[in-house]
Amino acid sequence: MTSSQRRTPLSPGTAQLDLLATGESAIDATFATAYRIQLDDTSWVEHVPGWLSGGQRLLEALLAGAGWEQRERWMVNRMVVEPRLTAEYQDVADAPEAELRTAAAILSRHYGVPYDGLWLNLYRDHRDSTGWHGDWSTCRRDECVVPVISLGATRRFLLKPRTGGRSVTLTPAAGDLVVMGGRCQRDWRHCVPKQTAPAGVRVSVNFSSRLQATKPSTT
Ligand SMILES: O=C(O)CCC(=O)C(=O)O
Ligand SMILES: [Fe+2]
Repeated sequence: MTSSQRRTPLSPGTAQLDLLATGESAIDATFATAYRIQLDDTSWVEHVPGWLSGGQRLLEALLAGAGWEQRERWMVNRMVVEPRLTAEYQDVADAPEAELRTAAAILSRHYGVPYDGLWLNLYRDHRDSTGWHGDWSTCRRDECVVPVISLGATRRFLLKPRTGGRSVTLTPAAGDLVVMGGRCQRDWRHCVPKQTAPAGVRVSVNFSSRLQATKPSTT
């Protein structure tokens, strides 16, 4: 980590946890544990350990009830099967668990972005992954704020500059929130790499906003 990537706590450690009960889980609406890594002058990532506590029931409900699909995509000149499953809800009202709508509302208020959709990734084990990418389809603006909740197994979440260079490693555990902001989707890439160490199932909840997915008008 370079000096420009200091980890800065965002709230005093003495902040009271304001836990909002949502089903059997609870969300820290004060973001008391949040710290920010300034990736460069215009890009940042925040990690909020333990943002959602008691998420085991939510994980199990999503595994059983989300609309999981196996997607394929063109890579150069061949179709490849994505190494994970995905469930997408373009309208958060259709999301299967009320906790996800509560989370969207709390994130919208905190980051000032109306999160109205989400997609879920299911990493069945340590062999599943998401390759290096920027969230282009959901971020058409120069600056976007993209929150991701982790449920289940702890996996590594890496970021590296688009032009190359050293990567920054986060290890979000169950209930942790990772939020990418500023020009992160433009100037940085992120991934969840495969690993050799065995890992159980992980679900990530990625929030989207029609506002961020729309280019600002130039007139
Ligand atoms: O699973 C994660 O933590 C991130 C997934 C991701 O970056 C994506 O689906 O765009
Ligand atoms: Fe992404």
